[in-house]
Amino acid sequence: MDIVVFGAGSLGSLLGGVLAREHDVTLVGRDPHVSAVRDAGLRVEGAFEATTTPDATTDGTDLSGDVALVTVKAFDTAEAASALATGDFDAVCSLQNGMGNEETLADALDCEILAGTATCGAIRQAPGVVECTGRGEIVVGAADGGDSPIAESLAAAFDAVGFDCEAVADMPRRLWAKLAVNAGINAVTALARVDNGALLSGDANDLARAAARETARVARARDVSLSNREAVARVEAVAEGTATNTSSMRQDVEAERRTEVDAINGYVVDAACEARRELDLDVPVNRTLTSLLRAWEDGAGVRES
Ligand SMILES: NC(=O)C1=CN([C@@H]2O[C@H](COP(=O)(O)OP(=O)(O)OC[C@H]3O[C@@H](n4cnc5c(N)ncnc54)[C@H](OP(=O)(O)O)[C@@H]3O)[C@@H](O)[C@H]2O)C=CC1
Ligand SMILES: CC(C)(CO)C(=O)C(=O)O
Repeated sequence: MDIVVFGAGSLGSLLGGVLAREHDVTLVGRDPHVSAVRDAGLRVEGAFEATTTPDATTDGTDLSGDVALVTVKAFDTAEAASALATGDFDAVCSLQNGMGNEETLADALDCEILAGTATCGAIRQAPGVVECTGRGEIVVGAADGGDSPIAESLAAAFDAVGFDCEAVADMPRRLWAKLAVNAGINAVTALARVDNGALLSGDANDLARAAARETARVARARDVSLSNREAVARVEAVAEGTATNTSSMRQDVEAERRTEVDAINGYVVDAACEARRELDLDVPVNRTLTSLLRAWEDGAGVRES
């Protein structure tokens, strides 16, 4: 397959580096990472081991391929979509966390929009080097649900290089289930500065479960079938499966970067407000986590108004 990975940070470099074992991959990223990949290839360490030589560029315009994977942070999706719109793809697939990315891509692009979720753990350690801290699972499918031959081909492309990837027909529900996982894990691990596994017990466990239950309630208010029990079970299964991971939001806070809180806990708060008039829906845990993260972003000077 001919694959563009737009956003060669932690996740994008892991996926692109491993996909380049078998496929034609172009990474879109920034220097000095892009120059390092061009000079010496991309080294993947940890749960995957590979050194590959994908193409790499800092210019994401006028590219083409079978599929473009979007792996920028949620607040960069609009810019990625504008750049991808100058190119030519059969499909563009968001593998980001948070909600709203697929709508942003669909507004800008003419091709098929796929959605995906990834529970891999990735940390870019140095220019040209990414560590995989957990292989996790990848799920892809049509963003609006239903069967998609190109999603099937993409899943096969991931499988061929060693990822555990499935194409599914119920992506909208899967995105809510992943939102519950991220609402439960990301903010709590970022604020408490703990690995994902710390959420399996104690106060952190109570918080993560409560954030996930609130997310499931909001999902049901939107006619998405996600029970509290499933949301909590998914949070705990991912926390256990990625116990030694530094979540992407904790990585952001530790590096003093803007977080994706608006697209995760903040999205749950906004969606609850929309549904609230009819259903008296309150989400105090997600509201508190969102406010704390936004206060931290303001204090660190990384939040854009
Ligand atoms: N890391 C992980 O383990 C996991 C991450 N995710 C999700 O995947 C997404 C990506 O996360 P992650 O990889 O950690 O994030 P990173 O910030 O490490 O990667 C995103 C990269 O995209 C680059 N970028 C953004 N806009 C452009 C542009 N216009 N042109 C070129 N490069 C651009 C950024 O550069 P710069 O920083 O200079 O702007 C950055 O290097 C997020 O939604 C995250 O929640 C999901 C599962 C696991
Ligand atoms: C699955 C999980 C929680 C893995 O750390 C993740 O998606 C993230 O870190 O953003």
